[in-house]
Amino acid sequence: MNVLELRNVTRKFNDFIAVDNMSLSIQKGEIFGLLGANGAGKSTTINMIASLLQITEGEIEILGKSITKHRKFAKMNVGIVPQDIAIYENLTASENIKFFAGLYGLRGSLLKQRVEEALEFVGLADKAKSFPKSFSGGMKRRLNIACAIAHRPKLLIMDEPTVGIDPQSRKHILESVKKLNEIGSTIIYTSHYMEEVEALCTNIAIVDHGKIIAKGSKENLKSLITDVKELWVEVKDPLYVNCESIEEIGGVKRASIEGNIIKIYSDVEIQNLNKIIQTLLKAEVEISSLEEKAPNLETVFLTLTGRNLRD
Ligand SMILES: Nc1ncnc2c1ncn2[C@@H]1O[C@H](COP(=O)(O)OP(=O)(O)OP(=O)(O)O)[C@@H](O)[C@H]1O
Repeated sequence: MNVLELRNVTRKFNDFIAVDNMSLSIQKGEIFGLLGANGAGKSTTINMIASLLQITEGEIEILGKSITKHRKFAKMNVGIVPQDIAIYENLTASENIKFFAGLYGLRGSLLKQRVEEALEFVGLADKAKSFPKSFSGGMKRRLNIACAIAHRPKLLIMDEPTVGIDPQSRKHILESVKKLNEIGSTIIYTSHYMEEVEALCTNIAIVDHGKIIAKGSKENLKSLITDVKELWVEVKDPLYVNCESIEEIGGVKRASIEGNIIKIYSDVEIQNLNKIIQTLLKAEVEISSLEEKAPNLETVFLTLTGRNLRD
């Protein structure tokens, strides 16, 4: 049985369609990545799955049961780590977890035990009695995760859980996601960080304008774009680079600059390397190195949506 099933789900805000007739199945044991640019519809989708937002049309099932007909069952089996940290500053770490786990019906000694386990799990056991105001951003995130997992949901949704945190907390969170998955949680993970999705997720859906435009394993997705090659040109002084003039070269689909590197996406069939080099040299751009990259998820995303994830 699938842990999650979306059937033709649509969400409108007045006339605006944020999620457009989306269908999706997620099986037990997956870490499922939702990848999309700002405004693609990821949070709206996730919030409907977590029963925080009403569905306009269509149906969502958790473990085979409709979330609108079995509200309590859906709530008990889903945990969400929201994009914006949601914890109470005037409650201690342990009281915060107790409050959220209590909402799911946990009581007494079981509640106490689960609170301790959740604190231990996120590496905050020694901060049980501390108030979040003394916490770093990363520690608050970890507490937020503890609040979402104490009731042991079968499906855990994490909405960009590593945004704006220190590297140590980020590493801790990524390891926690893997560990939670190993001990039986199915996970939906959204992120702007392609490397995270590539490293963590078993399956990935690319969302654009409220629709899933591609889904599958990393390998499946990469095999979709056999017609594009990616060239990285490292230059000494990127100020002199004019991407528009590179885009005018035959076969070039897109050129952009990140730091000292010009990333050029181009038709595999067309030999244009000489022209690219000539164009740069003519503009007196000094080239430090050239490298053709194997297709990665970023290339897939860009090719399918025509935009960068962080546009
Ligand atoms: N309450 C709302 N009222 C009106 N429009 C909304 C509302 N919530 C979201 N939207 C719109 O729906 C679209 C999808 O938003 P959503 O937050 O789901 O995107 P997202 O993929 O999660 O983006 P981000 O990565 O920025 O969180 C956006 O255009 C957004 O402006």
